[in-house]
Parts: sequence; structure tokens; C-alpha cells
Amino acid sequence: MSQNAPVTVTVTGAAGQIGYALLFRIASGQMLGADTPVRLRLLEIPQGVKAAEGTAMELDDCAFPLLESIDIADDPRVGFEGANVALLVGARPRTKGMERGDLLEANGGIFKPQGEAINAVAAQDIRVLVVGNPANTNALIAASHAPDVPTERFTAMTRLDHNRALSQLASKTGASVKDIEKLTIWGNHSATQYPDVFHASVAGKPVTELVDEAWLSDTFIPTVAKRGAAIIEARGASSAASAANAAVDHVHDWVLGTPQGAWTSAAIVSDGSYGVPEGLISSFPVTSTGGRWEIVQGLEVNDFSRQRIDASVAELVEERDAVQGLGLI
Ligand SMILES: NC(=O)c1ccc[n+]([C@@H]2O[C@H](COP(=O)([O-])OP(=O)(O)OC[C@H]3O[C@@H](n4cnc5c(N)ncnc54)[C@H](O)[C@@H]3O)[C@@H](O)[C@H]2O)c1
Ligand SMILES: O=C(O)C[C@H](O)C(=O)O
Repeated sequence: MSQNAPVTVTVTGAAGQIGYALLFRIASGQMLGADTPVRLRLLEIPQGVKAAEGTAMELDDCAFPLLESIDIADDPRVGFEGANVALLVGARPRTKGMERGDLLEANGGIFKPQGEAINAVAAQDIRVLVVGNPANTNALIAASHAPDVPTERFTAMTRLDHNRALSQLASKTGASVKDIEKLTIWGNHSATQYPDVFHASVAGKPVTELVDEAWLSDTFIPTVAKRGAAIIEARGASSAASAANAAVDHVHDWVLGTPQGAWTSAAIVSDGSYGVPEGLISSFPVTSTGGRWEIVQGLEVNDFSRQRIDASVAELVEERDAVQGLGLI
């Protein structure tokens, strides 16, 4: 098989839980395809470098044919050098007693210099996925410090929410996830997100004929929106393998395209579609062709959906205003 040019992929927070689940899948070719060699760059804070070295040893021991090199850095200007794809996973978690503003400020201290470094040293075609929370606003911070990179190349992850919604709907209807189409996550990757089934079908049948509104509002929406918290409660740690899987799905579809006629969900910069203020990084129904996400246009938004989209978008506006107030964007 002929091979494509190697792709440089930078993963921040490489020594963390998601990093440990993610790197092996990237190196095995599941993210960029079986014909694309990968050069990995692992970015950590100094305290994380030793553990990242351990992960690199294990990556070596897998003898992945597509893995051309592994470099480890604790300086963003080194870690993002020549990166074509950057997965920004490392973030400051909320700890006891920390207010929302403190969390945004602490993450500003990470995503501002990372945005600047991406602007300075990444490849021309850099594509960024922010996973570290609060993902949408961290993406906004990074993007605002990378003026030479088109904002559309900064995205945040809601694919895990999308996959969770698929799975909940499959379980309710007794169908397979592969039979479900046109489901959407709108808004913020937070408990205000809105998983929307009003355009979705299961094996060709409209979902609205299969479930009632009470199930949607009392069970489906809260289960999907609070799934992250439920995982933390059960596992004692936040989702890692499923988050890594969603990151692989997001970048795979972004680079290689979404299947004909299908859409998925990703948080991308708003062009004002569906009343979401321009410039916010919000989740939408999206397709990807030629390496570009596009918002699915022309969907009817009923009152049930409108209220919920507006509530999540209002939270994004609040977060944006807070980081603006802190001078982070
Ligand atoms: N968007 C989503 O769907 C989603 C899902 C799950 C988790 N998350 C978020 O992903 C993030 C990572 O989760 P995790 O479980 O891997 O956490 P973790 O604590 O296991 O790992 C985080 C790693 O990031 C590193 N790090 C911190 N600051 C860094 C910096 N400035 N540069 C490089 N590395 C840095 C830490 O040293 C650590 O190794 C968290 O913010 C979590 O809330 C998002
Ligand atoms: O890390 C978290 O707070 C939860 C995570 O974003 C998730 O959705 O699983």
C-alpha cells in the first residue's frame, strides 16, 4: 500500500489518563488511517515528563509500524513545533474550594501560552482539538492567541456527548448505534449541553415516533448531560478511554471526512448560525469534507430545542465574558 506523508501529532497532558488511552490508538493508525505514518510529540509539565517517558517506552514496545518518532517536551514552543494536529488534553482540573473564575483563570494560564506557541511554531495546516475542560472556552482562549491560524481550525470536543447520546438512544429503542442518524449535541460541553433527537432517525424511522417528550426531558437529556459526573462518581476519576475514543473519532472525521449523508457533533466557531453569537465555540450538527467542518444548515428548531440551545449558549456567553474580564482573550 502506498503511504501518505507523515503527520506530526502533538498531545498535551500526555502522561494523564486520557493521554494513556489516546496515544496508542493514534500510533496504531486508528485516528489518521492505516496509510498515514505518525510523528508523536508529547507535551507535559516538568513534573509529568518522567511518566510521559514511561508511556513513550511502552509505545516503543508496541512496535507500531506507522509510528515514526516520539519526542517529549515541557516547553510548548518545542512541543508544537511543526504540528499538523494538536490534541489539547492537559488542563487544570477543578479542585475543592475553587470557584469557576479561578478555574477559568488557571486554564487561561495554560491555553494562552499554548495558543501563542501554536501560532509561532505549528505547521500551516494545524488543526486543534481541545479536550481539557472547560473545553469550549479553553479553545476560545487558545484561538484568540493564535491570530495567524484561522479560527475554524480550533475546535472543542463534544463527540463524547454525541457518542453517549447514540448509545442511550440505541438502548432505549433496542436498535444498534449504527442505525441511528442525525443526532446533534448543541452548545457547551457541560451539564447545559442539549442532545437533540428531533431530526434523528433509528433505522429510517423518526425518533419522535419512537420516544415521548417526557422521556426526552426527564431521562435522555439529563442522562447524557450528566454522564461525565456519573462516570466520576462510579470510577473515582473522569472518563478516559471513552474520551480518548471520542477524540480519535473527532480528528478522524475532520481529516478524513464524515460519511455521505451523515452528520456528527463538534464544537466549532460559530458563524452566527442558529442564533449562536458569531465567534463563540459551540457545538453544532456538522459534516466534514476536504478537511473542513461545516455546520448543517436549514434545520427547523422547535420551541423545546430553542429554549435548551439558548440556555447552553447563554452559559458560553457567560464564560466568554468571564475570560474577557480576566484579560484572557
Ligand atoms: N471534552 C470532553 O468530553 C472531556 C471528557 C473527559 C475529560 N475531559 C477533560 O480532559 C482533561 C484531562 O483529563 P485526564 O483524565 O487525562 O486528566 P489527568 O489529570 O489524568 O491528566 C492531565 C495531564 O495534563 C498534564 N498537564 C497539566 N497542565 C499541562 C500543561 N500546561 N501542558 C501540558 N500538560 C499539562 C498533567 O501533568 C497531567 O498529566 C480534564 O480537563 C478533563 O476534565 C474532557
Ligand atoms: O472531566 C469532567 O468533568 C467530565 C468530562 O468532561 C466528561 O464529560 O466525562
